[in-house]
Amino acid sequence: MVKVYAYEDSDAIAKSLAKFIIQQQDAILATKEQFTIAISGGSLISILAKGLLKNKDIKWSKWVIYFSDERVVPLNDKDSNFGAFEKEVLEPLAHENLIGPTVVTINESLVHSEDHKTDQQIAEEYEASLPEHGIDLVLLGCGPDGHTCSLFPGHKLLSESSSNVAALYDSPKPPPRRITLTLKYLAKSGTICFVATGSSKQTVLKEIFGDSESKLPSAIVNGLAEDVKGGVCWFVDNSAVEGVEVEKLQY
Ligand SMILES: O=C(O)[C@H](O)[C@@H](O)[C@H](O)[C@H](O)COP(=O)(O)O
Repeated sequence: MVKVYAYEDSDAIAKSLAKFIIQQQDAILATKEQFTIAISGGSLISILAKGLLKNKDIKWSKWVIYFSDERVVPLNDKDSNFGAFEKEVLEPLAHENLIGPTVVTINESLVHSEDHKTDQQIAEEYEASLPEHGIDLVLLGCGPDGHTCSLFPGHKLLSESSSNVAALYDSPKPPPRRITLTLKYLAKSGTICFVATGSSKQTVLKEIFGDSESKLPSAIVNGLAEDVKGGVCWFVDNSAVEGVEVEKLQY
Protein backbone atom coordinates (compact mmCIF):
# COMPACT_ATOMS: atom_id res chain seq x y z
CA MET A 1 0.00 0.00 0.00
CA VAL A 2 1.22 3.47 -0.87
CA LYS A 3 1.08 5.72 2.22
CA VAL A 4 0.38 9.45 2.00
CA TYR A 5 1.59 11.75 4.79
CA ALA A 6 -0.10 15.14 4.58
CA TYR A 7 0.85 18.40 6.33
CA GLU A 8 -0.19 22.01 6.56
CA ASP A 9 2.90 23.48 4.86
CA SER A 10 6.48 22.89 3.70
CA ASP A 11 7.93 23.57 7.16
CA ALA A 12 5.88 20.75 8.63
CA ILE A 13 6.82 18.45 5.72
CA ALA A 14 10.51 19.31 6.18
CA LYS A 15 10.37 18.34 9.87
CA SER A 16 8.51 15.07 9.31
CA LEU A 17 10.50 14.10 6.23
CA ALA A 18 13.71 14.60 8.22
CA LYS A 19 12.35 12.25 10.91
CA PHE A 20 11.50 9.69 8.21
CA ILE A 21 14.94 9.95 6.59
CA ILE A 22 16.70 9.58 9.97
CA GLN A 23 14.66 6.47 10.71
CA GLN A 24 15.68 4.98 7.33
CA GLN A 25 19.31 6.01 7.89
CA ASP A 26 19.44 4.42 11.36
CA ALA A 27 17.84 1.18 10.19
CA ILE A 28 20.37 0.90 7.34
CA LEU A 29 23.41 1.88 9.41
CA ALA A 30 22.50 -0.84 11.92
CA THR A 31 23.30 -3.35 9.17
CA LYS A 32 25.96 -1.69 6.97
CA GLU A 33 28.61 1.04 6.92
CA GLN A 34 27.00 3.45 4.46
CA PHE A 35 23.55 4.86 3.78
CA THR A 36 22.81 5.45 0.09
CA ILE A 37 20.23 8.05 -0.90
CA ALA A 38 19.10 9.57 -4.21
CA ILE A 39 17.87 13.14 -4.48
CA SER A 40 15.72 14.76 -7.17
CA GLY A 41 15.77 18.34 -8.37
CA GLY A 42 13.07 20.97 -8.00
CA SER A 43 11.37 22.00 -4.76
CA LEU A 44 12.59 18.95 -2.84
CA ILE A 45 16.04 20.44 -2.30
CA SER A 46 14.87 23.42 -0.19
CA ILE A 47 12.65 21.11 1.87
CA LEU A 48 15.70 18.94 2.54
CA ALA A 49 17.79 21.98 3.45
CA LYS A 50 15.12 23.05 5.96
CA GLY A 51 14.89 19.64 7.63
CA LEU A 52 18.44 18.34 7.46
CA LEU A 53 20.78 21.26 8.12
CA LYS A 54 21.75 21.66 11.80
CA ASN A 55 20.06 18.33 12.49
CA LYS A 56 22.34 16.48 14.88
CA ASP A 57 20.84 13.08 14.05
CA ILE A 58 22.08 13.06 10.44
CA LYS A 59 25.23 10.98 10.13
CA TRP A 60 26.50 12.84 7.06
CA SER A 61 29.88 11.11 6.89
CA LYS A 62 28.10 7.80 6.28
CA TRP A 63 25.88 9.11 3.48
CA VAL A 64 26.53 8.44 -0.19
CA ILE A 65 24.34 10.79 -2.22
CA TYR A 66 23.24 10.15 -5.82
CA PHE A 67 20.84 12.08 -8.03
CA SER A 68 17.61 10.46 -9.23
CA ASP A 69 18.07 12.53 -12.36
CA GLU A 70 20.53 15.16 -13.48
CA ARG A 71 20.56 17.80 -16.15
CA VAL A 72 23.51 17.54 -18.57
CA VAL A 73 25.00 20.94 -17.76
CA PRO A 74 28.13 22.06 -15.86
CA LEU A 75 27.84 21.38 -12.12
CA ASN A 76 27.81 25.09 -11.29
CA ASP A 77 25.07 25.85 -13.85
CA LYS A 78 21.82 27.20 -12.40
CA ASP A 79 20.03 24.16 -13.90
CA SER A 80 22.27 21.54 -12.30
CA ASN A 81 20.59 19.45 -9.58
CA PHE A 82 23.98 18.94 -7.96
CA GLY A 83 24.57 22.70 -8.16
CA ALA A 84 21.26 23.43 -6.40
CA PHE A 85 22.01 20.82 -3.74
CA GLU A 86 25.51 22.20 -3.27
CA LYS A 87 24.24 25.75 -2.81
CA GLU A 88 21.36 24.89 -0.50
CA VAL A 89 22.79 22.00 1.51
CA LEU A 90 26.49 21.25 0.98
CA GLU A 91 27.81 24.80 1.31
CA PRO A 92 25.87 25.59 4.53
CA LEU A 93 26.89 22.14 5.81
CA ALA A 94 30.56 23.03 5.29
CA HIS A 95 30.09 25.70 8.00
CA GLU A 96 28.88 23.09 10.45
CA ASN A 97 32.43 21.83 10.71
CA LEU A 98 31.83 18.11 10.30
CA ILE A 99 32.77 15.39 7.85
CA GLY A 100 30.39 15.74 4.91
CA PRO A 101 28.77 13.11 2.70
CA THR A 102 30.16 11.49 -0.44
CA VAL A 103 28.31 12.97 -3.41
CA VAL A 104 28.30 11.20 -6.77
CA THR A 105 27.98 13.63 -9.69
CA ILE A 106 27.91 13.19 -13.45
CA ASN A 107 31.26 13.43 -15.25
CA GLU A 108 31.34 17.18 -15.84
CA SER A 109 34.19 16.96 -18.35
CA LEU A 110 31.75 15.44 -20.87
CA VAL A 111 28.88 17.94 -20.69
CA HIS A 112 30.18 20.37 -23.31
CA SER A 113 29.93 17.92 -26.17
CA GLU A 114 26.66 18.10 -28.12
CA ASP A 115 27.14 14.54 -29.31
CA HIS A 116 24.41 12.18 -28.12
CA LYS A 117 26.99 9.43 -27.77
CA THR A 118 28.71 11.46 -25.07
CA ASP A 119 25.47 11.79 -23.07
CA GLN A 120 25.17 8.05 -23.39
CA GLN A 121 28.67 7.78 -21.92
CA ILE A 122 27.67 10.10 -19.03
CA ALA A 123 24.71 7.81 -18.33
CA GLU A 124 26.86 4.67 -18.53
CA GLU A 125 29.49 6.11 -16.20
CA TYR A 126 26.80 7.17 -13.72
CA GLU A 127 25.26 3.71 -13.89
CA ALA A 128 28.68 2.17 -13.10
CA SER A 129 28.86 4.24 -9.90
CA LEU A 130 25.48 3.06 -8.58
CA PRO A 131 25.06 0.30 -6.00
CA GLU A 132 24.20 -2.87 -7.92
CA HIS A 133 21.34 -3.84 -5.63
CA GLY A 134 19.63 -0.47 -5.57
CA ILE A 135 19.73 2.71 -3.49
CA ASP A 136 18.50 2.52 0.13
CA LEU A 137 16.22 5.57 -0.08
CA VAL A 138 15.14 7.31 -3.29
CA LEU A 139 13.53 10.74 -2.92
CA LEU A 140 11.39 11.79 -5.87
CA GLY A 141 9.41 14.80 -7.00
CA CYS A 142 6.28 14.71 -9.15
CA GLY A 143 5.68 17.27 -11.90
CA PRO A 144 2.21 18.69 -12.66
CA ASP A 145 2.23 16.41 -15.74
CA GLY A 146 2.96 13.33 -13.59
CA HIS A 147 6.65 12.98 -14.50
CA THR A 148 9.13 11.80 -11.94
CA CYS A 149 12.95 11.66 -12.17
CA SER A 150 13.31 12.60 -15.86
CA LEU A 151 10.73 10.00 -16.86
CA PHE A 152 8.04 11.89 -18.76
CA PRO A 153 4.50 10.77 -19.72
CA GLY A 154 4.49 8.74 -22.94
CA HIS A 155 8.30 8.91 -23.31
CA LYS A 156 10.07 5.89 -24.75
CA LEU A 157 12.35 5.67 -21.70
CA LEU A 158 9.38 4.34 -19.72
CA SER A 159 9.97 1.05 -21.47
CA GLU A 160 13.77 1.05 -21.07
CA SER A 161 14.49 -2.40 -19.73
CA SER A 162 18.23 -2.88 -20.11
CA SER A 163 19.87 0.13 -18.42
CA ASN A 164 19.73 1.46 -14.86
CA VAL A 165 20.50 4.99 -16.05
CA ALA A 166 19.42 6.43 -19.40
CA ALA A 167 20.09 9.65 -21.31
CA LEU A 168 17.41 11.78 -22.97
CA TYR A 169 17.73 14.79 -25.26
CA ASP A 170 14.09 15.85 -25.47
CA SER A 171 12.96 16.57 -21.92
CA PRO A 172 9.74 18.63 -22.13
CA LYS A 173 10.85 20.34 -18.90
CA PRO A 174 13.99 22.37 -19.67
CA PRO A 175 16.85 21.80 -19.99
CA PRO A 176 16.36 19.11 -22.68
CA ARG A 177 19.52 17.04 -22.05
CA ARG A 178 19.29 14.89 -18.96
CA ILE A 179 20.11 11.53 -17.46
CA THR A 180 17.69 9.62 -15.27
CA LEU A 181 17.35 6.49 -13.20
CA THR A 182 15.09 4.06 -15.06
CA LEU A 183 12.01 2.23 -13.76
CA LYS A 184 14.05 -0.96 -13.86
CA TYR A 185 16.52 0.47 -11.34
CA LEU A 186 13.88 2.27 -9.24
CA ALA A 187 12.25 -1.13 -8.69
CA LYS A 188 15.41 -2.23 -6.81
CA SER A 189 15.22 0.67 -4.32
CA GLY A 190 15.06 -0.01 -0.58
CA THR A 191 12.34 2.64 -0.12
CA ILE A 192 10.85 5.27 -2.43
CA CYS A 193 9.47 8.52 -1.12
CA PHE A 194 7.79 11.27 -3.18
CA VAL A 195 7.57 14.87 -2.03
CA ALA A 196 4.92 17.03 -3.72
CA THR A 197 3.62 20.43 -2.70
CA GLY A 198 1.27 23.11 -3.96
CA SER A 199 -2.08 23.29 -5.70
CA SER A 200 -0.50 22.80 -9.15
CA LYS A 201 -0.24 19.09 -8.23
CA GLN A 202 -3.93 18.55 -7.37
CA THR A 203 -5.14 17.47 -10.81
CA VAL A 204 -2.33 15.05 -11.42
CA LEU A 205 -2.57 13.57 -7.91
CA LYS A 206 -6.28 12.96 -8.52
CA GLU A 207 -5.32 10.80 -11.49
CA ILE A 208 -2.37 9.11 -9.78
CA PHE A 209 -4.44 8.07 -6.74
CA GLY A 210 -7.83 7.80 -8.41
CA ASP A 211 -7.15 5.92 -11.65
CA SER A 212 -5.65 2.48 -11.17
CA GLU A 213 -5.05 2.30 -14.96
CA SER A 214 -3.01 5.52 -15.05
CA LYS A 215 0.14 5.31 -17.18
CA LEU A 216 1.67 8.45 -15.70
CA PRO A 217 5.29 7.85 -14.63
CA SER A 218 4.55 8.69 -10.95
CA ALA A 219 1.60 6.27 -11.02
CA ILE A 220 3.84 3.56 -12.49
CA VAL A 221 6.32 4.15 -9.63
CA ASN A 222 3.45 3.82 -7.11
CA GLY A 223 2.80 0.48 -8.78
CA LEU A 224 6.34 -0.64 -7.79
CA ALA A 225 5.27 -0.66 -4.11
CA GLU A 226 5.14 -4.46 -4.16
CA ASP A 227 8.73 -4.78 -5.46
CA VAL A 228 10.25 -2.16 -3.20
CA LYS A 229 11.00 -3.69 0.20
CA GLY A 230 10.40 -0.54 2.25
CA GLY A 231 7.44 0.49 0.08
CA VAL A 232 6.47 3.74 -1.62
CA CYS A 233 5.19 6.75 0.31
CA TRP A 234 4.37 10.40 -0.32
CA PHE A 235 4.94 13.51 1.78
CA VAL A 236 2.55 16.22 0.57
CA ASP A 237 1.01 19.44 1.73
CA ASN A 238 -2.75 19.78 2.13
CA SER A 239 -3.08 21.97 -0.94
CA ALA A 240 -1.52 19.31 -3.20
CA VAL A 241 -4.07 16.71 -2.07
CA GLU A 242 -7.16 18.91 -1.77
CA GLY A 243 -10.00 16.95 -3.37
CA VAL A 244 -7.80 13.84 -3.78
CA GLU A 245 -9.32 10.73 -2.26
CA VAL A 246 -6.54 9.32 -0.11
CA GLU A 247 -6.18 8.49 3.54
CA LYS A 248 -4.08 11.32 4.97
CA LEU A 249 -1.62 10.07 7.54
CA GLN A 250 1.02 11.78 9.70
CA TYR A 251 4.43 10.21 10.07
O1 LIG B 1 15.42 17.55 -12.08
C1 LIG B 1 14.21 17.53 -12.20
O2 LIG B 1 13.59 18.22 -13.02
C2 LIG B 1 13.48 16.65 -11.28
O3 LIG B 1 14.15 15.69 -10.61
C3 LIG B 1 12.02 16.45 -11.49
O4 LIG B 1 11.60 15.14 -11.60
C4 LIG B 1 11.34 17.14 -10.30
O5 LIG B 1 11.50 16.38 -9.14
C5 LIG B 1 9.87 17.36 -10.60
O6 LIG B 1 9.77 18.16 -11.75
C6 LIG B 1 9.13 18.05 -9.47
O7 LIG B 1 9.68 19.32 -9.25
P1 LIG B 1 8.94 20.33 -8.30
O8 LIG B 1 8.90 19.67 -6.95
O9 LIG B 1 9.82 21.56 -8.29
O10 LIG B 1 7.59 20.58 -8.87
